[in-house]
Amino acid sequence: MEFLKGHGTQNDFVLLPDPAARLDLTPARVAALCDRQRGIGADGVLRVVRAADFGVESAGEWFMDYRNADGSIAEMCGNGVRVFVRYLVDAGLAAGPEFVIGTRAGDRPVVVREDGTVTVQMGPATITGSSVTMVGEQSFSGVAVDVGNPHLVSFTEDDVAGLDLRDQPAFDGDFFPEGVNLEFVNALGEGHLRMRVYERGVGETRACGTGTVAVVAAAQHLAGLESAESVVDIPGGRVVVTVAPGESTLTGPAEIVARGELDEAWWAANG
Ligand SMILES: N[C@H](CCC[C@H](N)C(=O)O)C(=O)O
Repeated sequence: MEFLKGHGTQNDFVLLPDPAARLDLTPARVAALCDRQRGIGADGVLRVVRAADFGVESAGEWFMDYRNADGSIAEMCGNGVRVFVRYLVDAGLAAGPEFVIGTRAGDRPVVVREDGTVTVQMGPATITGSSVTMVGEQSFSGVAVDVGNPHLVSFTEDDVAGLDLRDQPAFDGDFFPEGVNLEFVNALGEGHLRMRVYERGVGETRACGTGTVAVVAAAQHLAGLESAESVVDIPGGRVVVTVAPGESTLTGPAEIVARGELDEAWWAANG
């Protein structure tokens, strides 16, 4: 069974082509695939299914069935969509530089740019309130943002590089009953942010596409601006985000690293 490995600003994924949606992709298999010792190793899995075969409505032919490394399902993955698009274009499965990808958060129009980067229409980034999080003994007051998936964005004057994100920061489970992605941000100047993230269902990752949209939306909200464009530096690289009322975009790189064959016995034993 074919698999590919790819990443978007070092947020890495196992990609499983499954056009007829026949794979029995259990949470246990996802967790095993993402395990960096007993599996391939990744932050998540991108299963490539035809929307029609997956029983979902989409203006696009292809649906991204995204799973977090712990096996949980999330509504959307911004870095994952770019890698998904790179695969479709390289495999000759997508016509032209502009098309639509189906996701659990809805359809996402994409554009493959001349320089190889991918721009994703990320939909609305909606401020849903404020809440708190704790990293060790340090507490932060954050801005809650819905980008199709939940985020809590905390700005700090201290260099985010100094935060110890080895453990899950505490958060308000009543405010975020489905869990939350936690971003910690330095404002570096007009239209320039630096971010680290502890992702729901994964842990700290080197990048989070929906998270970069959330942090720009939070910065715009706090500045009382109608719209914003920002470069966001994450440990895995740099993306460009725009946020306006009811819409947002994410632009960044996407790389396919490897192609291979999953061992059938391994697949059967890890279900
Ligand atoms: N962990 C996230 C999904 C992946 C988001 C991230 N990898 C991205 O690029 O947007 C969640 O549970 O909502």
